[in-house]
Amino acid sequence: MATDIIIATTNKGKIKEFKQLFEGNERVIKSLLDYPHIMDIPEDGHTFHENAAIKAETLAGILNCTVIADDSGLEVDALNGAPGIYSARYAGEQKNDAANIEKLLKELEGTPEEKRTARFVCVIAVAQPGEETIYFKGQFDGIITSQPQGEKGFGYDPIFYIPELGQTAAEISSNEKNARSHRGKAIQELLKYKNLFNL
Ligand SMILES: O=P(O)(O)OP(=O)(O)OP(=O)(O)OC[C@H]1O[C@@H](n2cnc3c(O)ncnc32)[C@H](O)[C@@H]1O
Ligand SMILES: [Mg+2]
Repeated sequence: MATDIIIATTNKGKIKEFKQLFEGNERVIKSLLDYPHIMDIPEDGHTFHENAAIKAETLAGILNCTVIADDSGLEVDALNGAPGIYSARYAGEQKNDAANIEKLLKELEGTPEEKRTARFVCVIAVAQPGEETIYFKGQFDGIITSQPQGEKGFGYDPIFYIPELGQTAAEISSNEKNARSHRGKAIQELLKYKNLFNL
């Protein structure tokens, strides 16, 4: 019987996307929400790679099996790459998407459209007990709008405009997002090399 795929995340938006990205794989996707007794894993690294490794390696150590983690965020050029690795907690520890968006739009007030370029970054770490952690990365380019548009997705999606589609990431379907997103690209890479690890 195929084993489960375990992802060290509590983010419901990510979990939904991972379930779709692994569809057809006939594997059960489990997350930290299925292990409520495991406490929050502190993300005190300085890069996406470090934080992804901390999450994946901590849970792999506890469960003694292969674990995937995603550390991701939004880099805005006019803010020198902020909020970056601090994207989830940009407006405070409560990790509130609406408050994060409001803070970002305020920081960008008066910044013209041509200077509102940004990208989502996703680093996926695959940790296996007793093995070196392996990484996969994906990027997604866009422009920060001046107000939220759309109800789909999560996080900063309502203010992330995709020029070639003429819509924000919160207006397109999850299939359209997965086909071009930072997370979708990182998972496509992972699937190419999945024979390398016990997944
Ligand atoms: O650490 P886990 O438990 O996985 O959940 P998290 O939400 O804290 O995840 P991160 O530490 O990786 O922070 C990522 C943040 O970046 C933003 N983000 C990442 N991917 C996104 C996406 O596809 N769409 C919109 N926002 C995204 C969003 O605010 C996330 O909370
Ligand atoms: Mg986090």
